[in-house]
Amino acid sequence: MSNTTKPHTAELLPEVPTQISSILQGGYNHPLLRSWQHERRLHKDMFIFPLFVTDDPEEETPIDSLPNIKRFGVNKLIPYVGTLVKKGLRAVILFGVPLKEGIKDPEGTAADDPEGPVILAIKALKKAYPDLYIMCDVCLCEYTSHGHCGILYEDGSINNKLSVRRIAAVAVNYAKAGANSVAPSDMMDGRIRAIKQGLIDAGLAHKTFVMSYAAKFSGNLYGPFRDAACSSPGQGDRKCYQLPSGGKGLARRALLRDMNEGTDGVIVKPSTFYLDIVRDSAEICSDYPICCYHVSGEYAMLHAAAEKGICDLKTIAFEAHHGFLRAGARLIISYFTPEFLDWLNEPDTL
Ligand SMILES: NCc1[nH]cc(CCC(=O)O)c1CC(=O)O
Ligand SMILES: [Zn+2]
Ligand SMILES: [Zn+2]
Repeated sequence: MSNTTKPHTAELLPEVPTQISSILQGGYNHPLLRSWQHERRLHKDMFIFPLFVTDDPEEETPIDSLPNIKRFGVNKLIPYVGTLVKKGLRAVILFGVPLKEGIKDPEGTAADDPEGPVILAIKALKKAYPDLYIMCDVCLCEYTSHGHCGILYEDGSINNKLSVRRIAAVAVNYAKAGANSVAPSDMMDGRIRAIKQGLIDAGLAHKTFVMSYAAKFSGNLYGPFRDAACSSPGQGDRKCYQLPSGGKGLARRALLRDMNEGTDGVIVKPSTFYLDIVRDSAEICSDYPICCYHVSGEYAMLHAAAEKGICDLKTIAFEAHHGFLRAGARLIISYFTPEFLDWLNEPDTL
């Protein structure tokens, strides 16, 4: 008899003929309307620009696999960044690239060398551009002789306890030098807690933003970065600490882990192939700023495709970055930042 109590399907439908509700184009036939359809628009203050800083102050070297991106010594970095600050650049993330012979060791001592590229760059940038927000990638792989992101046991596996202690010390030293934010990219369990505690002990916790690379996947998209940073692991790979590409559940757990350890924001990396993870992070970390990292391989692929005539660079870059916002990102670490500082002044192509 349940049939009789159920309303007829027709009674549930709104009284609008389908021909009318199926007409959508009235809603996006004009560029202004198309912009109204964006929940979030790209804005200059969403962009964080990666900078590679070497220990030869006068260096300025293009990176073949990373179009338009150069490695800079600190003296060359300052005027270059100045041109971008004038165009509206708000934030950078620093990567140190020590090239001096014999400077790498098993503990990555060079990472927080007071005379090393990162600490010198933090101080010089702060002085030249006091309003520029300075983030530092915190990792050991650019500084260790074995090229891994932590300190190793003799059998080559990660010694978590020593790694975390060392990574926290580096983060605190960057903050002491004036970094506004530290972004640990090593993916070691426990490093966010250790960094937060280190910042508290140093009296810097109230003015340092901890931006964790919470969901960082291993894969094939970091090649050009490793050329730029000269940081390929000598032996083995990073699969024991970076997430496997199918690891959706692990990513969700890593996001929870880093929130529990006290992070202030989270990064998902890479972006294009991991938009479901960006979406998950927006739900799991709904009260935190979500950042996605459009990594070197993604950037290089778009350039390569545009060069082949497969797509238009500006259009595809907007399309990719709109995707990140749609998925839930609020911030984007992007090698396209200098281009967007120009493009966002131009009339909309929406
Ligand atoms: N831990 C170092 C680090 N931090 C950011 C990237 C990659 C960024 C990019 O490809 O643009 C890497 C490389 C890696 O993990 O091998
Ligand atoms: Zn690393
Ligand atoms: Zn490993």
